[in-house]
Amino acid sequence: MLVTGIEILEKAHKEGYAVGAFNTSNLEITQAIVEAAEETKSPVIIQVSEGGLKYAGIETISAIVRTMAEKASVPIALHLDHGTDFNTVMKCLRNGWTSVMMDASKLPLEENIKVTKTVVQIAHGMGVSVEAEIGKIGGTEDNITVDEREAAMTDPEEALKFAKETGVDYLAIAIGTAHGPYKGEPKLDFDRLKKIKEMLNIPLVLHGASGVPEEAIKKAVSLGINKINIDTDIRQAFARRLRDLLEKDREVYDPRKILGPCKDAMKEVIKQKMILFGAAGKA
Ligand SMILES: O=C(CO)COP(=O)(O)O
Ligand SMILES: O=C[C@H](O)COP(=O)(O)O
Ligand SMILES: [Zn+2]
Ligand SMILES: [Zn+2]
Repeated sequence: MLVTGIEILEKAHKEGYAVGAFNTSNLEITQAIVEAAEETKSPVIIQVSEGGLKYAGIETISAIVRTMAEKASVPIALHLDHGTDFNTVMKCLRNGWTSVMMDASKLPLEENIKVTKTVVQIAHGMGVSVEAEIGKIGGTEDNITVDEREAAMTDPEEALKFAKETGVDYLAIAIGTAHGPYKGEPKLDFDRLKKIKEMLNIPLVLHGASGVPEEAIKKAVSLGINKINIDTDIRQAFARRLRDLLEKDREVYDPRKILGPCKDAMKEVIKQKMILFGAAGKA
């Protein structure tokens, strides 16, 4: 069933587990996510980035995800990931999305508050939930120093002011993770996470969670992370299976015989994440 983001995350916040938010941009990734959720009885968030929207087309990807979500036996939210453009957020609302992220984290705090507050007012009027970001979650390829990474982390006082003034439903925080494949092992600032959760008491979001060791994920969930974003791990599972399959079978040419096994490889990774995050059996 298609539900709002807050319906899924309020329960996770109260019961102390995290729901996977997986990026899609086509049919097979969406199938992998929905099948994984049904097989593990997990609630799930299916999200599309601005790049994903450009690749698939908003009407097409909306129709694929909405149709599959409505038919599914588990709660599914359709979410815009890192909406940096106000008009894109509005387009998602018009296309029946049930959750949107307004990511104005690159702007100064007051401007981030202003635009997020406007999105919250409009989205809530339409029964849609909102995520925002405070602090800056970069990429592993950003090549920033330890000091710069530290400066980009979410300040708990600023996060509290932000949450109070915007009325945002769930908040993405920067505690040391980064988007893309890690070169070394990420170091998470758990004290910062604990403090933010105690002060805000709302669902919190961890971005850049691919490649983060299982123990660190478990600890982050125990300290109050309720939505965990995964994209890179799924992309890598897809590409690994595809390379392997084409190398082993030089004759295969039917896209279904190629993409079907790739979908299954993605599904396995997604199922493992759902179990690790504590979402399995919560649907
Ligand atoms: O945060 C993400 C999407 O918003 C995905 O992060 P990864 O690149 O670690 O999968
Ligand atoms: O946040 C980053 C997500 O992995 C989306 O990445 P993308 O912009 O390449 O679609
Ligand atoms: Zn961001
Ligand atoms: Zn992200």
